[in-house]
Amino acid sequence: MNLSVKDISKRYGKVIALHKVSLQCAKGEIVGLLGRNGAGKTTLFKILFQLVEPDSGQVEFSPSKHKTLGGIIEKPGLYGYLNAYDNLKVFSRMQGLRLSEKDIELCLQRVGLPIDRTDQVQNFSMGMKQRLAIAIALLNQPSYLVLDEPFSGLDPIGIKAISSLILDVVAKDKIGVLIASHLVDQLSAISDRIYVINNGEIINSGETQQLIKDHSSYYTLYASNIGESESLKKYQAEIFPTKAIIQLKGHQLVDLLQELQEENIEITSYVPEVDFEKLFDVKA
Ligand SMILES: Nc1ncnc2c1ncn2[C@@H]1O[C@H](COP(=O)(O)OP(=O)(O)OP(=O)(O)O)[C@@H](O)[C@H]1O
Repeated sequence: MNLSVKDISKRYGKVIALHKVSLQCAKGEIVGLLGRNGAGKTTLFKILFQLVEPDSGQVEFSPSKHKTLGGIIEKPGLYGYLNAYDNLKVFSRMQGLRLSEKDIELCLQRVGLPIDRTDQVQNFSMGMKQRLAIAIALLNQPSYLVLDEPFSGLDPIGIKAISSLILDVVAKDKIGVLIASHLVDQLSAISDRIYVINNGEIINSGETQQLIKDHSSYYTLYASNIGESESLKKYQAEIFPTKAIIQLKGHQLVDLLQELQEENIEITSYVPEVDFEKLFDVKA
């Protein structure tokens, strides 16, 4: 089962917001849409929700099913003066759902919100607002969840918590999730695949780890004795006792790992550092 965006284009006057954008998201998959401000992410999401009409192209669900999409666009639209319980009640009624008190409590528990918190949601932290918005987006049991900048305004712990929640929802409900963000580290930590959008065009895409590898020129290598390495001296590297930051071309990594192994330097992890210019370079 797939959500398919096919050749979507949209102009606002002279501004080309989207140009022939195509992407796919399968059920059970997390797909990232990485783009800077103004790249066209929100316009695409508005088109998915039929809030904006594209000039050309189609959105297809296969096989098609009624009410198949849930999500958050721009920022969580909550009633700030109501508590979490009443927000869920109002939004479920709007969708024609009649949920019992127990059902609503389960919705709150599902996203990790306390059921005994009765104050207005305007007092909530950004992370709690995001959780509530995700609970609302899941009310109609969508096949796909669309999240626009779910990490914005969150601290690192909040980002981790929302990421775990999204992973948990995907694992349990086998829904597909499409996440737009400008944060490459956060998006790559959670997405199976990533599309890079720039000035309304998809300029790069691929399986996350491969995309990062292909667009990394620096690697951080960790080993308890890496500072003793002789072979590292041939490379352009900043060497510390337990880590080294090294400029490498893709194929050099395998050679270096081999050389380090021969020196009895046991690498505990290596982390590719994405080269943003390369990732956003259309000619790359
Ligand atoms: N209603 C509109 N009228 C005119 N131009 C618009 C409209 N909506 C968006 N645009 C323009 O279309 C382009 C894409 O905007 P969009 O909001 O989709 O990008 P975005 O990637 O979501 O960025 P951001 O994260 O800043 O919202 C931008 O140049 C924006 O100024």
